[in-house]
Amino acid sequence: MSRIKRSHLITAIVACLALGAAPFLLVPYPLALLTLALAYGLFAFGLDLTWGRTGVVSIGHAAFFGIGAYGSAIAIDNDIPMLVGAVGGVVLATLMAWIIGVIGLGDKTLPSTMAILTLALTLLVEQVALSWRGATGGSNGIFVPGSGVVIEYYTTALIVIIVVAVVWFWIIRGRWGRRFRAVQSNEKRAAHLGINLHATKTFSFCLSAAVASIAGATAAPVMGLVSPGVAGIILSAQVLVWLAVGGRGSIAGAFIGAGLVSIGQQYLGDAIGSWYLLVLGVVFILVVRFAPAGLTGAVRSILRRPVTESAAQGVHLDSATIRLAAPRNPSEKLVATTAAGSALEVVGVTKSYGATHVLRGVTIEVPNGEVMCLIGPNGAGKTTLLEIITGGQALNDGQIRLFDEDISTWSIHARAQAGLGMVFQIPSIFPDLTPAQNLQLASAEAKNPAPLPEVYERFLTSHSGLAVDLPLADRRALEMAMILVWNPKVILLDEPAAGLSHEESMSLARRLRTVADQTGCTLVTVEHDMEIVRELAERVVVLADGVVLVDGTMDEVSAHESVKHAYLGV
Ligand SMILES: Nc1ncnc2c1ncn2[C@@H]1O[C@H](COP(=O)(O)OP(=O)(O)OP(=O)(O)O)[C@@H](O)[C@H]1O
Repeated sequence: MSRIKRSHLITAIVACLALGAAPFLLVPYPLALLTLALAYGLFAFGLDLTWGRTGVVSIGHAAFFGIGAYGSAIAIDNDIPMLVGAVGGVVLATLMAWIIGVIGLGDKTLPSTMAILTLALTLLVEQVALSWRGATGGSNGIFVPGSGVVIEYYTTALIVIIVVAVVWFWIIRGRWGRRFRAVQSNEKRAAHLGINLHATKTFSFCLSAAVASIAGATAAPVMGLVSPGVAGIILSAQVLVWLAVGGRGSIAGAFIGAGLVSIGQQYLGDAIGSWYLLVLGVVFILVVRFAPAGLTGAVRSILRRPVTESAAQGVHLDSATIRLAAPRNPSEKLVATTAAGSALEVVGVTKSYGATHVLRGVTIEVPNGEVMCLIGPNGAGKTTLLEIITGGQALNDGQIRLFDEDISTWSIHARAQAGLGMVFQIPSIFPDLTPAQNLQLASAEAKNPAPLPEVYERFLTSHSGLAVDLPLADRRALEMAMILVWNPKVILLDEPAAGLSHEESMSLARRLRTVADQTGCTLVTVEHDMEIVRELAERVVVLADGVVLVDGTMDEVSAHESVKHAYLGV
């Protein structure tokens, strides 16, 4: 059994023993507090599913908790089985989360939109709870006459948590878990591997709302009274503090944070009244300043656990199972990708930033299987053009065609799924994963994973150390390896030799040449180093001042008078 599994198993056994012994060791009041802390822990874990896993901050998450709590309370108040009310609350909360996610998590939506929408939701639900007196009891709330037997509430809370945990482990061991991990680590790379950011974040937000409402439904009988505050802004702020204190991205962090702070604030509230909110605020500021990864993150870094144990953060990334095609005979070319015709066409593309006209009617056709270099002086618009091709920037006019299909309005992930790979000037990898895990994520998202060229095979067995700690040349090589196993038809490279020594650059150029020869992939490379261009390019396009100046072989281009003047500085 690996160390990661052993340590998780030991933690789980210790937690189960402690929780199993609690009813025998505690008198009813502390046991009720512990039950409430477990429900709050589940609530914080729900928030973690969106904030900790895909980076979506919800500042009104108590709305979902409140909907679950009111679901249970209204059902009991009307002699309907509590389970029916709880399920109704969970369905309603999930539906609302889906609507908010669809509106607020679009690729072109600002991150602040989600903050505003979730804030509005918590205010709205609290207001509805206040005003709809017939159902909610208004400001008095609803008294929830449960059995009064604390041990029953405690057992129910434990069973609910175990069921949620089992479902969660089942989800994260599959493709959604991998996608959450990819988005959490590097959104840009995730999108360029064809992962739909909107769908992934919306799914995590819906899961998060469902778990928060389950927590609310579980907490209702323990709280005894469900009033508008359970859906309000104060509880929404508190759960953010619990999770920040406990640490995001781990189940333990959510429960420890919620347990410590909620039980602490209960005793503190008895002692100093509502001043406890001030103490909570100070704790939050101190944690954000001195332990941004929360208590669990701090403990992990003190213990200095090997990165292979902590890097996956519970997501099943078993690099031993990297999906690769069988090694290809080096002399064999992919017939499918070397068919005649255009791989990529840029047709009359214009782009302006305000009064700055960056691209002014650029037209370039790249035949299938060609290696083309795009050169030009600084500020010519080369990077902008690559971003427009991949969907990172919108064009003002013109068209981008990939294998005869107009992709001008497609999102980044749709273009990636159509076969467009991108290598960035600053390597875009999953920094907090090992190199082998980087490859695992890339190959898992591939429609047809490709064999990895021999020069990159060392990464397959690179299980220790994080990708972020690799030297620049290795990070570039790793990014290229990820792109190659993912198997695009067209690869765009933005200054792939930037920051490399002369020898590293020349070796990179030879490697790219081999890759092009072996895979039949179309390569479009922005490059400044003329030696690399000469080694690599079958064709050179010179861009200057937003227009194509010359288009031809390296010899034709370097003989051109305007190129000598505009670019070679002659
Ligand atoms: N987001 C932006 N907002 C405003 N202007 C921009 C933006 N991005 C690029 N530009 C401008 O567009 C022009 C072209 O930039 P771009 O990075 O595409 O040039 P480049 O040919 O890649 O240059 P280099 O070789 O230096 O990387 C520059 O004048 C730049 O300042």
